[in-house]
Amino acid sequence: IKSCKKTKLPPSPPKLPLIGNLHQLGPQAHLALHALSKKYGKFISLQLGSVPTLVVTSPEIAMEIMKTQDSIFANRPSFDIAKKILYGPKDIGFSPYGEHWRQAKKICVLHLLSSKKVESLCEIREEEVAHVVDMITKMSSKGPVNMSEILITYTYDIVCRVALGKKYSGHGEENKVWKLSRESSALFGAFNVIDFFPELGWLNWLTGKDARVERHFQEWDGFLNQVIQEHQEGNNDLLNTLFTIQKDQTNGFEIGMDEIKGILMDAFGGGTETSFVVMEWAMAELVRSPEKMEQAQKEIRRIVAEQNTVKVREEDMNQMSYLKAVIKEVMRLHPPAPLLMPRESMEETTIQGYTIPAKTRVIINGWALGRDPELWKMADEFQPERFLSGEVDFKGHDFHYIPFGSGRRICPGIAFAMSSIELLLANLLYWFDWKLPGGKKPQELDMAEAYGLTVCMKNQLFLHAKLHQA
Ligand code: HEM
Repeated sequence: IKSCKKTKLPPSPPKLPLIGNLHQLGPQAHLALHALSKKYGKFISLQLGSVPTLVVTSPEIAMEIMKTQDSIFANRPSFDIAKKILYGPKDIGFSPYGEHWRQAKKICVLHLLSSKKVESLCEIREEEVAHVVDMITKMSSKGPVNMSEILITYTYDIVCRVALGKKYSGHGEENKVWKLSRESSALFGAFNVIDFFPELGWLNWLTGKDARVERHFQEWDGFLNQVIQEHQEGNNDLLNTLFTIQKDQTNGFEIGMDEIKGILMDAFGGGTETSFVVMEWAMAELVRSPEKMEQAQKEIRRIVAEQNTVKVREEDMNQMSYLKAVIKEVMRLHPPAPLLMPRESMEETTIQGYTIPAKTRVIINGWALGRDPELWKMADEFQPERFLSGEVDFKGHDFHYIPFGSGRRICPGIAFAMSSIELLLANLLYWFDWKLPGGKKPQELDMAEAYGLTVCMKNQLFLHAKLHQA
């Protein structure tokens, strides 16, 4: 008797010979994939060069991949650039599922990202927030303030202090770590022929891409070597913890220099642009909706006044439910990583009757989930109120809202990110009143998205800040 198991893949748009569906992606892949899903369904299969790929825009299938069959889809695809820049890769995010990934993630969670550790970093956050408030106060008398530059510098300063024990910043463009990270993002975001056509890898040599990647790797490595050399032993930072673990032979995890550098790179790659993006879009959305801005400000100013202080304290954050709803709504409309990070199946499996071969890449379109009118009322509108009830959270259990992913590969940095985002936004809204420069009306703000793995605003955000008189 013939088996009636379907062996075909989910529906697919028409393909071209050799390149398959690659030409249908474009520079803003989340938008292109959303358009394809609208036409062909919420679970589709694409052929990207030689790579079989699934695209998921349905909460049920996302749950199947990140929960029910999480152990099968816990791998990451191998990317040429990750191999070259991330020491193998020896980081966490791009590492294949296995012992190195497990141990490295455990170390990071325990020594950098646990709630207790994050709480203990409160002083660093407060100092950096005070520095930002001070800077804006000074700059605002001279004209509109470049908020994008201030916010990105803030995230890098915090991560550098926590990871390396000191800031490596000049402001904006002069910020060394930011400069390096920007080139990394550009290289990670660019189309790399070898990932889709392994037999055409020589093209990277011919076009000079290999040389550009090698140069960039040498720059990062040189910087990390310098940082490691300058590092003061005994500091309470991630680098010190990693050295201590390296010396301690008892935990069974051999951690060499490559592992240490890989983990540091993840702190920069995972912990900076993502948080920056949330704060940038939050300020933009609030300036566009003055009544919502006012509501957030009223809540913060009331809570601070009740405490009889003139300081937004971290311990008061839990009462700021409207601000928390604003941040959640911002991540629904502008998930910093719109396509999360890709997964890969480790063995053949079945989903909804379709057979999914081993080594199939899976892209979950978090951006499209957040904008789906079947899942959200007034899906394209900024309505923080929808999150006020607290029913929907981003911890990876509500599969229509997964800005941090879910399952074994979920982002370990949620508490770290939230604490620095909340404290800074609360202070910006407490200390200043905001509007667009040049008499522009709120609705005139250009909300276009830049291209990239993390999606910030296309144009930097300039705002007028006026110190609030209580
Ligand atoms: C708003 C801020 C952030 C967002 C939206 C975000 C988002 C994400 C997403 C979508 C993933 C992939 C999850 C999956 O595959 O299911 C991820 C993974 C990761 N993130 Fe974050 N992230 C943020 C902040 C941070 C911070 C602050 C750190 C560390 C300092 C961090 C470190 C990582 C690491 C190491 C991974 C890889 C986890 C793994 O592969 O097991 N992230 N993040």
